[in-house]
Amino acid sequence: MTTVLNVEAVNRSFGERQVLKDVSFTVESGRLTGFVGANGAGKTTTMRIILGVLAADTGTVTWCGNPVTREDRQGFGYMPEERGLYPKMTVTEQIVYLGRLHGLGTADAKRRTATLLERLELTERANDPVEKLSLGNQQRAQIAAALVHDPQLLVLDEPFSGLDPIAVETVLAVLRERARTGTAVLFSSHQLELVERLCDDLVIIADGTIRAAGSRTWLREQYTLPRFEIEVDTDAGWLRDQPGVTLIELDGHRAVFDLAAEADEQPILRAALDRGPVRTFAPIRPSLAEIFREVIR
Ligand SMILES: Nc1ncnc2c1ncn2[C@@H]1O[C@H](COP(=O)(O)OP(=O)(O)OP(=O)(O)O)[C@@H](O)[C@H]1O
Repeated sequence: MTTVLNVEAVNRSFGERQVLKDVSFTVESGRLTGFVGANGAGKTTTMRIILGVLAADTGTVTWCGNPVTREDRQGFGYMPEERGLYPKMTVTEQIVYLGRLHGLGTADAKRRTATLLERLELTERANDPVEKLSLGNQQRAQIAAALVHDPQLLVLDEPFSGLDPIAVETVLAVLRERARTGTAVLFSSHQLELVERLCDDLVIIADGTIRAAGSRTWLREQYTLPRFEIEVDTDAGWLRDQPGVTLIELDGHRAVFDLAAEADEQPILRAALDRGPVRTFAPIRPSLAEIFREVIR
């Protein structure tokens, strides 16, 4: 795992409005990095700056330690928010053409296109004009277009939006395969459950400011609430009187409670055992959605 992309102190305004404020984060090779934020948070603007489609007012983007060059960008794959395939071209023609723009020879581009279409389950549509494809299939074609030249960095703006659940699984698998072979993948998504399943690393942005960034495991540890679930054979109402306990939910035998930072959970477990059998006693790990809500508050 090596840091390949480094976004450092990037600022960008449109007119009077500053939409990126000191945005800094890194993307590692061989890892899937989810870029998460509400509508208008600044994800697309950041991605455009990484790809050089838009300039930063101040700040830098480096690739392997040096400012990103045109040649580096030839080796990047980008799926923009506005899905710009040529409607009249067939799927194969379009992807081969884009592969050639990224420096592939025709035969190589054709071979790679056929393999990718097969992998993305689009072979049956290979000779159809793009405009004849369903939106979900156009989306798969866009993903193929971003992948055809085997990019070292893949930047995908909402790659899962508009895909049915089966297509989501196919695309997830393809992205995982790419990461396994060393590609650095940065993708934005609103679908937090998907991000949670897919990502190794996360970058959370709100109002143009990075609120949290790091590995999914690290973030979960950082934001683990001192929250526990308990299930006993008798009524769990006694928990109310335990020092440091705030009851969140009480449903007869089952309860969810928060523990004050200085309190220890073991005395609570002992108190429970004194009253009878304990069926469950475990910390509750926050979901990404919960972390997200807490971080952007
Ligand atoms: N070309 C532009 N001119 C003026 N304002 C812009 C321009 N591009 C983006 N913005 C504004 O910058 C802010 C950030 O937009 P951006 O598209 O980066 O957000 P986003 O996180 O990608 O949101 P979404 O998930 O809705 O795509 C928004 O308020 C948007 O209106």
